[in-house]
Amino acid sequence: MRLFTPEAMRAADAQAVELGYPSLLLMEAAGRAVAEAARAAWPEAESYAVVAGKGNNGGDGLVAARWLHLWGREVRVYAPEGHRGDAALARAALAAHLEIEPLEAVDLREADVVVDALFGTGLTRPLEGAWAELAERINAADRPVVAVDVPSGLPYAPHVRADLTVALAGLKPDHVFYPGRSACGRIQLAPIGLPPALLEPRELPELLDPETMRALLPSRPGHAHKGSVGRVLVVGGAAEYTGAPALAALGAYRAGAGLVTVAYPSDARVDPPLEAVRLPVSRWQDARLFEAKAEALAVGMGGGSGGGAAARAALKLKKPTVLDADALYPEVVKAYAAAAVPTVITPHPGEAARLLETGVGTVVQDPLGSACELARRFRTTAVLKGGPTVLCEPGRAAVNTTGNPAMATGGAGDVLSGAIAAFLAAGLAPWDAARLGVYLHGLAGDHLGRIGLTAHELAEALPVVREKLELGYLRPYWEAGLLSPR
Ligand SMILES: NC(=O)C1=CN([C@@H]2O[C@H](COP(=O)(O)OP(=O)(O)OC[C@H]3O[C@@H](n4cnc5c(N)ncnc54)[C@H](OP(=O)(O)O)[C@@H]3O)[C@@H](O)[C@H]2O)[C@@H](O)CC1
Ligand SMILES: Nc1ncnc2c1ncn2[C@@H]1O[C@H](COP(=O)(O)OP(=O)(O)O)[C@@H](O)[C@H]1O
Ligand SMILES: [K+]
Repeated sequence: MRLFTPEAMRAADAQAVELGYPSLLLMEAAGRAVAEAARAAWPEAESYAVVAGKGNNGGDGLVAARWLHLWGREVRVYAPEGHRGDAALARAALAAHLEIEPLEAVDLREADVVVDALFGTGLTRPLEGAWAELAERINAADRPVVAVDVPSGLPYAPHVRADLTVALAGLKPDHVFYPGRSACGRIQLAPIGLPPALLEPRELPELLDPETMRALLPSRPGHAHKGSVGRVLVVGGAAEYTGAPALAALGAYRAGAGLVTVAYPSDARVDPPLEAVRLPVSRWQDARLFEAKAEALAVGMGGGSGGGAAARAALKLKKPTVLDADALYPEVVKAYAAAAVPTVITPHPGEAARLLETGVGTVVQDPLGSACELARRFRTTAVLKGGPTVLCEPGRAAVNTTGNPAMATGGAGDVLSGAIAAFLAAGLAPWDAARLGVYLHGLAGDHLGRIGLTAHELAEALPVVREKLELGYLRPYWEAGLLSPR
């Protein structure tokens, strides 16, 4: 599954038409899918108000209105004059059944369900005047709302707040990023007949889904032993951050590492899990660090002001490395790139801003762009954490589809670094280790799902969700009908 920009969706449409697929069939499938989704979501609803705009989103609404009417529902349709192309045909087909009222006549008082078909992916600027008022009225009516493709007005304010959004053909940024996703309510993807080959353009970001992630899980053969399934060296810790390396170690073990060693300054009271090998060092150049048995490293968690020195020492091992927190300085990450050590960097927006020498606001405004700039500038696999986490390495990008705001809790990122390191140690390439780690970590958050969860619990939940993934019990949110966290 890919994340479509409006332009990419239009391009897919156009390609289908070029291949001979009549665009009117797409609109018919779209409108009918909306009507079916609404009927399934509110089976008791008898009366509908369809509020349609002047473009193809409105056209989809007009098709939906026709089907709801044919299924015996009472339907009032409000739309402006002047539809063109397919939307004009949809209008003519509907007009054979029903009177279409002007938008000035909108009355939502008698509607059991409102269909929002004002604007879709063709919106180019914030709603104003009468259009803004219409969106506000739909929200104020306090009726269940089904949005056609996207709630109208997004990504700007004002916008419609829907209970159900029927995403047409593919998922778009407003179905994935906030605040759009909160305004969507439940999201249901409707395949509307576009040829599947047009729905997987490799240049678009991948949306992480259970099927793809399941295929990445490292296998555990019967003759496995703790030295064969991936050993991780965690390098971090400082006087004021004693928990971070311990949480990374726990994340690594819970993601399946066979053996975890934790190297930390001997004057810091780091307390690794019982199962970890302890490696207190009086200076980072301690020879024992370079002899540690590990196939991958997690470096920088809780390193404080010594994080850079720790990372420079760890670089000498020349093993695939996750760089986090206090290792995330431009000179340090560049040194890893120069040494051609495979790396995954896991900044939160603050750390990403530091690396890119820009403001946090700039990073948050364009997470995908920022992650890709990190990947490009530092020749690395970049994991930009947040809601949602996005990933990029030169030539490809991905957006995570698991996780929730309850995960905004101290230490959650340390657990993630440990988990990614475990997958690197198990032999996965940085891109695969990063995607799988991020996906499972978010799944653990969703499994716990409640505000007040702790980083420790996140790590503990990893084996449970891994097993669910392995057994094929999971479906992506756009198929499972899950409500977005608001
Ligand atoms: N493969 C698919 O996904 C398929 C998608 N389909 C559907 O097509 C939808 C996209 O349709 P679309 O391109 O016609 O755009 P849509 O959102 O209806 O609005 C465009 C109109 O709004 C106007 N306008 C823009 N901003 C404005 C503003 N702030 N305030 C006021 N006006 C504004 C703009 O005119 P402008 O004023 O900018 O010249 C134009 O007139 C898509 O979401 C899906 O529902 C299916 O039918 C088939 C397959
Ligand atoms: N709103 C959210 N939605 C989804 N995931 C979130 C959200 N907030 C935080 N997270 C996740 O929680 C983790 C927080 O990591 P980080 O900021 O590094 O915390 P810490 O430094 O305390 O470990 C990241 O994996 C991030 O993706
Ligand atoms: K809409």
